[in-house]
Amino acid sequence: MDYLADERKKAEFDVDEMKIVWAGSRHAFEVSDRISKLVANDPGFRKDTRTMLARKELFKNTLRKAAYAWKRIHDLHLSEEEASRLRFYVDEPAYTDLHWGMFVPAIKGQGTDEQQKKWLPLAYKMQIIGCYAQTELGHGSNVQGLETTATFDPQTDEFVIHSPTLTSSKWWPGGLGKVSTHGVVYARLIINGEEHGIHGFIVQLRSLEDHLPLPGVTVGDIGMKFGNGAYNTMDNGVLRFDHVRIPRNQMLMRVSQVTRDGKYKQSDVPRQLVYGTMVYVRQTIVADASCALSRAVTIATRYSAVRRQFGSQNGGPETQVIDYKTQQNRLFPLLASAYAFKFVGEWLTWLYNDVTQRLQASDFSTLPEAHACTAGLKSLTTTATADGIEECRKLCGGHGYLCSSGLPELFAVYVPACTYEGDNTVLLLQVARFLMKTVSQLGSGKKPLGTISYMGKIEHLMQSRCTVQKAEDWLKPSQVLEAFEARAVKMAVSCAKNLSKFTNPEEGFAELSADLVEAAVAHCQLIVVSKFIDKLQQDIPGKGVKQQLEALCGIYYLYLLHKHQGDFLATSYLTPKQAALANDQLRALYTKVRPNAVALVDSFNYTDHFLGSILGCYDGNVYPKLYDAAWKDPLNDSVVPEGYHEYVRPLLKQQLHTAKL
Ligand SMILES: CCCCCCCC/C=C\CCCCCCC/C=C/C(=O)SCCNC(=O)CCNC(=O)[C@H](O)C(C)(C)COP(=O)(O)OP(=O)(O)OC[C@H]1O[C@@H](n2cnc3c(N)ncnc32)[C@H](O)[C@@H]1OP(=O)(O)O
Ligand SMILES: Cc1cc2nc3c(=O)[nH]c(=O)nc-3n(C[C@H](O)[C@H](O)[C@H](O)COP(=O)(O)OP(=O)(O)OC[C@H]3O[C@@H](n4cnc5c(N)ncnc54)[C@H](O)[C@@H]3O)c2cc1C
Repeated sequence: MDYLADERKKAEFDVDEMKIVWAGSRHAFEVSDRISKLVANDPGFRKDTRTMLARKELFKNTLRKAAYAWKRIHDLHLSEEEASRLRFYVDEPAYTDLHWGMFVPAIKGQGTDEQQKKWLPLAYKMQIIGCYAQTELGHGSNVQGLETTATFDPQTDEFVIHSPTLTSSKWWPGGLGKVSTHGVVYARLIINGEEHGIHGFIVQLRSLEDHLPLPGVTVGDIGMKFGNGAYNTMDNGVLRFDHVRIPRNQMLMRVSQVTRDGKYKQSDVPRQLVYGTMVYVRQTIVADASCALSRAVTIATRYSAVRRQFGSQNGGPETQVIDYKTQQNRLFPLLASAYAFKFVGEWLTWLYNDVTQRLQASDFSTLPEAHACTAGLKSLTTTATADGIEECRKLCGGHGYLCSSGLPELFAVYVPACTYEGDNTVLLLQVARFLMKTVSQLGSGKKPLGTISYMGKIEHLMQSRCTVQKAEDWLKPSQVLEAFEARAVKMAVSCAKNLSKFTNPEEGFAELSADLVEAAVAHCQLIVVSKFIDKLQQDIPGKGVKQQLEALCGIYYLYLLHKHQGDFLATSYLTPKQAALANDQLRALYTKVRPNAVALVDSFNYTDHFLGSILGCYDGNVYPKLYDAAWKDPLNDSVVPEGYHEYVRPLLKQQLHTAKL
């Protein structure tokens, strides 16, 4: 029986068409749909006991699943796209994420043609397994501060890789702890006693015969991490080198080279390309944020439609909690954010491919913008997604705290995204640097392009005032864009003015960093809003689909406007009356979206297997499933628990004795 059938009947749009918009294309939808069902129907990919397994058992099971996934990919002759979808739907962090997601891209992006020819075929066949070994015990954010050394030995034409201090131990790389045979290791290059900064080196870590660490290599897992199951399926590792020798041609030499006679040569490409793998992964993390958030929102929306509390009249049913405005005000902005992040993720993938093509043609002009966008959007989307998953847990009341809701594990898996691939605050400071540079160049005749083109309208934006007179005026895209542009430009200019009061700019930057981070957030929010609005300019087929997306877009920007009202009012672009009208419009949009809420999350097309949540299951049959699941918990295997005779019974006896006294 479908307990959400009435909700589904209320939908005012074509759900099948929305599924295609969400997937990105009909082809992408068909691949995703087919592969997600293939995984869901295969008992080899079951994950329902994951949060109950001890670490060793959990990890072994992950190794089994990764090997099984590889076998299925081969047996079914899956394409690269299908294989990547399969890994996604298997939904278990594993060493393979780092192998495919960072080791291979690092060699592709930073290796010469010759190096790619040698190493990529081995990696593609998984005859070697690699990780990305950059972070150390003492330094993660400050990449220039890494201490591992790679000293060129001209006698033997080798680099000597060494960990000179405890803090130079590599610490965190995923897949390193127990599995990787190789790593792209980042180290400080030294030639003839002279330092040349951080470079990547391909280093073999374990024997391909017996998997033992090679001489001079000390390697292991760094231990249990936050949450049950969750990211503990990953072997994040520690690694030390004791004068390990590798051939000279294992330095990744696309950006700079070391010749046989020990000369250091820099190519004409910017040296920041050494950081290129991080830019690539940040872009994939943005593309992924909408998946994690939409998953939590699916659970919270379906459950909110099933759950009833209070409000029964004349013995009738109680109110569905989704009908409370407070619930809508917490849930619908997250639903809207999931769609917003999907579209900005699509755009960022386009930007990344564009900058990659330009780099190949030696056009480096858009690299700073690509860095700022990937860093800023990674920070914005992961912070909002991690907070959003936790909010969804609270939206599900007490039952959200059960592992069977799927939300605790989803949060525990997702929350490190705020830290890995760059701490979110550190990344926003990079965006702020980019903004301050842009403001300082405004008078120089250099026209700001792309996502900072609005800075070119600075004079207009500094003067202009909002013209909204009634709530519906907030539905005009041009009005909304101007509001977000005026806020972003005014916050950036205010920071720049304050910075100019300092004689030492670095000191000023440090002192004003909290304000700079807020200016960076305003800039990034403008990007997300403008890409959502751009999406709505496209031809979107399907009955009612565009109208629903317009409503969601409105909820996204009006919620931001309400939340950051202080910014908008402080920059004098808006009056308090206009801010109040924005809030009226926001409430009206909640009412418009309400009958479509369940259908809007159905449009994500997630299987029950992928959701892994009793509260979010498609049929909404929550209570019997919760009740049955409780009895399946291993603690209920016996009526009297293990330990009763040892620890509880003596206590009870003792209490009797004390009572007598
Ligand atoms: C139950 C299951 C649920 C499933 C849920 C699914 C969730 C999974 C999600 C997604 C899947 C993805 C899997 C990911 C796996 C994660 C693995 C993690 C890996 C890592 O963390 S690897 C290590 C990453 N480390 C970092 O990111 C370090 C951060 N630090 C830096 O990037 C830099 O050091 C810095 C940028 C902070 C500063 O560098 P530096 O001091 O050298 O630079 P500055 O002096 O500030 O700047 C110099 C100059 O360079 C420009 N610059 C800096 N960086 C870049 C860059 N990357 N590209 C281009 N340009 C760059 C900077 O702007 C300056 O320019 P100007 O001189 O000002 O012009
Ligand atoms: C689950 C997980 C997986 C990971 N996988 C990998 C991997 O595969 N390979 C790899 O190499 N690394 C990996 N990492 C490491 C990760 O990239 C780093 O932890 C991350 O870059 C943050 O660096 P940090 O730990 O040095 O934090 P720190 O920089 O020490 O941050 C601590 C605090 O200081 C603040 N801070 C730091 N610098 C500044 C500044 N300049 N201004 C203001 N505030 C500042 C930060 O905001 C933060 O609040 C992983 C980490 C995690 C958690």
